[in-house]
Amino acid sequence: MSIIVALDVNNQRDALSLADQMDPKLCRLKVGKELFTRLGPQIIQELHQRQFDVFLDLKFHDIPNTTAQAVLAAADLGVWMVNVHASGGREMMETTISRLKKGNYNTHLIAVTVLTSMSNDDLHELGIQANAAEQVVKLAALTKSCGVDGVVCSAQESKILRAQLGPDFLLVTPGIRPADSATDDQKRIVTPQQAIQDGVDYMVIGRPITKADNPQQKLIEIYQSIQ
Ligand SMILES: O=c1ccn([C@@H]2O[C@H](COP(=O)(O)O)[C@@H](O)[C@H]2O)c(=O)[nH]1
Repeated sequence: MSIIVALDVNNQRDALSLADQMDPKLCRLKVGKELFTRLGPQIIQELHQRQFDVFLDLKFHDIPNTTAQAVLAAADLGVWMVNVHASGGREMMETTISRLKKGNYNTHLIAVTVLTSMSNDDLHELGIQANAAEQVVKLAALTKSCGVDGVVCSAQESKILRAQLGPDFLLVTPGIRPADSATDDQKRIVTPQQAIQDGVDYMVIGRPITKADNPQQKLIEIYQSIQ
C-alpha cells in the first residue's frame, strides 16, 4: 500500500469527512502542520480509531535535544511515521534515531532532503551551488549514514537514490501529480505510475485527491492505475 493522502485542511469536520471517504486498505493518511496546529493530538486518535496508519509530517528542524524529544513526543502518539529535516545535520539525526531506538518505538523516522516545491534556482538563491538532484543525493547519503530509515524527496530522484542507497532505504515522495492535475506550488513533479516504476516506497498525494470532485473515486482511480 504505497499511497499516503495528505489531509491538508483546517478543521476536524473536513478532515474526518475526507478520512471517511478514504479506505485504510488503500492508503495511509498524513497530518501536517496546518491540521495538527489547529487540532492537536486528538485528530491522530480519531484517525487511529478509523484504522489508518498516520504519518505526522511536522518536519522538525532544531538543535539535537529539542528535535529528538519532539520526535519522541510524536512517537508516543503511536504514529506510523514522523520526520525531521536532514539539513539539521548529523548530530541531530543521530541523537534522534538513537533515542527512538532506545525507546523501542515502531515509528519510522525519515528526513526531508530538498522540498519538492524547490527548483535549482531556488537552491542557488540560498547559496547552495548543487542542483536539486545533487543536493538530495548528498543529504540522503548523510541520512542513511546516521541510521535514519529513509528520506522525503521527489520521485525525480528516486532511481538514483534506489541505486545508490539500496532496497531497504525508504523513499517517500510528495510532488505527485496525475497527468490531468494542476501543478499548484510543486516544482519537481512526477506521475504516480512513473514514481512506482522508479522505485518509490510511498507517494504522498494531497490536492489531486482532496480537491477532486469525488475524492473517494480519485483515490481508487490512482490506486488501480499503479497496480
Ligand atoms: O518536500 C516536500 C515535503 C512535504 N510535502 C508535503 O506533501 C504534501 C503534498 O501535497 P500536494 O497537495 O499533493 O501538493 C503537502 O502536505 C506538503 O506539505 C511536500 O509537498 N514536499
